[in-house]
Amino acid sequence: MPSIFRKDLFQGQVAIVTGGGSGIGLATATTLGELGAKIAICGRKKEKLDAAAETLAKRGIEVFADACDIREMEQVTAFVAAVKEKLGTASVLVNNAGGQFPTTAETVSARGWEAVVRNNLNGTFFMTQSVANLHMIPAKRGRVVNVIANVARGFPGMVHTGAARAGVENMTKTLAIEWAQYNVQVNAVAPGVIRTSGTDQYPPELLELSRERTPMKRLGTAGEVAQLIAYLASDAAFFVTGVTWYIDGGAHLWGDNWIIADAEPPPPPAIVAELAKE
Ligand SMILES: CCCCCCCCCCC/C=C/C(=O)SCCNC(=O)CCNC(=O)[C@H](O)C(C)(C)COP(=O)(O)OP(=O)(O)OC[C@H]1O[C@@H](n2cnc3c(N)ncnc32)[C@H](O)[C@@H]1OP(=O)(O)O
Ligand SMILES: NC(=O)C1=CN([C@@H]2O[C@H](COP(=O)(O)OP(=O)(O)OC[C@H]3O[C@@H](n4cnc5c(N)ncnc54)[C@H](OP(=O)(O)O)[C@@H]3O)[C@@H](O)[C@H]2O)C=CC1
Repeated sequence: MPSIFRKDLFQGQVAIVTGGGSGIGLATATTLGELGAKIAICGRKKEKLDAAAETLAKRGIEVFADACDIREMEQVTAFVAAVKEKLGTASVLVNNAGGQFPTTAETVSARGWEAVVRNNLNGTFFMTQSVANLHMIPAKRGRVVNVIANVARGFPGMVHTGAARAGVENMTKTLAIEWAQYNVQVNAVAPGVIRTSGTDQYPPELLELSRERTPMKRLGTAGEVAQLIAYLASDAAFFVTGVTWYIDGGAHLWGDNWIIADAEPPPPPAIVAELAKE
């Protein structure tokens, strides 16, 4: 996707993009890198990262890629220190790594719940705290962009990620306040349904249902999300902090992915029936 931004917008800066080996993360790494930033990417799978690093390097981007499971604090600390050693002090962190699976609330196992909350909430906090302490707070400069999801009206069908992402949204506000004194701005983007290697793992009929329930009647692209992230990471957004930006073709306002079957309403409790008589 051609960029609307000045070519040297991030010249001399270092940007960390978690989950930068694929999808929205790779599109963001490409966008920031083509705008001049040195890029650090991480993910769980080394082969995926190596392929992404090669793609970025072919575009002339200086890149450091290493395996790191964001759920494991020790791995996070080691990765964040390695970024400083290889590329220098990071001024941009994009917390993009994450994932979940469709499930009903009554059937999700304890391990399934934990896996998703650790991935999306704990991992995001571990990475943010570590980057802030080693890179941004000492330098008194930082932009954090958290990738969450469209959780504005709950997330039926994915209760675990809805809860975790709402946690990140609240964390975004808290850190925006606590770290304003260090010149660290913290914002979030909430994508609707975006066509990526991630959503390719979802049943196509669910994606089609989401498309139909999106006012703009299409799925988004990773490049579109990357442009919004680039704006929030840039100086143009210097006075913006603690805010969640939806990029979803209007889906947080209208249309439900969860079909509630037509059924007789349950009988009201006696007190409600009594009050209705008055
Ligand atoms: C029904 C209506 C739903 C509405 C749908 C709306 C339309 C789609 C909207 C999509 C919006 C968002 C899209 C994206 O975010 S795509 C990009 C991200 N990519 C992914 O989500 C795919 C990657 N997923 C994962 O990596 C995993 O989900 C996970 C985070 C859980 C990985 O963790 P881990 O590797 O630790 O997992 P384990 O294999 O160790 O399992 C731990 C427990 O979790 C259970 N589990 C894991 N995956 C699934 C699954 N696909 N289905 C059911 N259960 C799963 C697993 O069984 C373990 O629990 P148990 O030991 O109890 O079995
Ligand atoms: N596509 C969409 O419609 C939407 C996506 N999102 C969110 O956007 C983000 C990017 O998703 P998308 O690009 O679509 O999908 P991808 O599956 O392509 O991207 C997810 C990335 O996160 C990495 N990742 C996952 N778990 C971990 C972990 N524990 N530690 C380190 N890296 C991890 C994955 O790499 P690896 O497997 O190597 O670990 C992968 O590169 C995710 O947080 C996703 O949930 C939110 C709303 C909608």
